[in-house]
Amino acid sequence: MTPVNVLQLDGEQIKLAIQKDGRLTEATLQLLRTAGLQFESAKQRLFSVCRNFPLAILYVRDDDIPEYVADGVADLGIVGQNLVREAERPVEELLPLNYGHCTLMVAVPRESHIQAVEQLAGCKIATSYPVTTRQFFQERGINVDITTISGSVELAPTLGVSTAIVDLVSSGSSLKLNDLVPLESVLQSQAALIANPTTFKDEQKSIKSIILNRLLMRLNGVINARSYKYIMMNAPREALPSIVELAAGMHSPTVLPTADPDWISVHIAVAEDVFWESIEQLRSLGAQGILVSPIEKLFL
Ligand SMILES: Nc1ncnc2c1ncn2[C@@H]1O[C@H](COP(=O)(O)OP(=O)(O)OP(=O)(O)O)[C@@H](O)[C@H]1O
Ligand SMILES: O=P(O)(O)OC[C@H]1O[C@H](OP(=O)(O)OP(=O)(O)O)[C@H](O)[C@@H]1O
Ligand SMILES: [Mg+2]
Repeated sequence: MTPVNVLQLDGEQIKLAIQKDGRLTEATLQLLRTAGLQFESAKQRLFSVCRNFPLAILYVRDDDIPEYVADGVADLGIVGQNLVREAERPVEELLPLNYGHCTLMVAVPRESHIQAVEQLAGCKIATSYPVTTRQFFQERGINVDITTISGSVELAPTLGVSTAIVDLVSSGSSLKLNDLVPLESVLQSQAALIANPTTFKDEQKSIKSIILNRLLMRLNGVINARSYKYIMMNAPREALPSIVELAAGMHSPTVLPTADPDWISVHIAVAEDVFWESIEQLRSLGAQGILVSPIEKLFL
């Protein structure tokens, strides 16, 4: 394997564009740092060069990221899938990152009593996502008049600008504050790593591809770790086959003997989204002394 310092000597590095200051910034910096990358903070900077990895980080406005990646100004970007879809630029999504979750949603004033998007035919819709909104209504065969607004979209119905809005929703508190109710989801979104479609395809074994694969391995290690918990327990020996099923997706669990020959100590990794159900099942299988730990990195 080519050591990283040899790659640096070659002077080759990849450029990653991330949001300079916004909802994705902190989580993105944390992801990169947890993946072992060392770099100076974004404040007052246009870019940072990692000290221990051939990567430059460009701090830009998130709306510009799909464009920069498509044009090759940056090789990679981390941005919401909502913006990738809206930009309609040829970029490749490499990895969903499991943060920045939100939904692009059609919403109407509570008192409007509109209950289905079909009732919006002929109406004005305010949004910062005109492309995605147009596609949504076109696919549904509903003719609407789209008004593009860059912010505070939730105010549009109160100001008489539109009958409905299409905007991002996460907790739903902005809708509630503005007396709006959700009608239908247009798009589910989360932050994702995107790539220029040609940078890494020219030569499979190019230095940039090697760097990308190393970065992907690191990011996957962090993302996987966040979605699993490490569980250690003592259990009756006969419960082992059922416990193995709970560890689906991972290789065979570690099984250790205990002082009691009828009991074993078992170590498994369990997916976060079925964590509590798994604990309930383990307890019903007779497991005791169940000890749960976070995982720092996980390479599946
Ligand atoms: N309420 C939310 N909860 C979770 N994620 C969100 C929310 N709003 C937006 N996002 C995600 O975070 C990304 C960045 O949002 P942010 O508000 O920082 O950017 P922006 O609205 O484009 O910036 P600006 O407010 O400067 O125009 C969005 O593109 C979306 O993917
Ligand atoms: O469902 P919620 O948790 O309330 O989040 C939704 C709000 O978050 C986003 O705006 P943001 O706060 O980013 O402000 P912005 O319009 O300046 O981007 C979005 O445009 C909504 O207004
Ligand atoms: Mg915003």
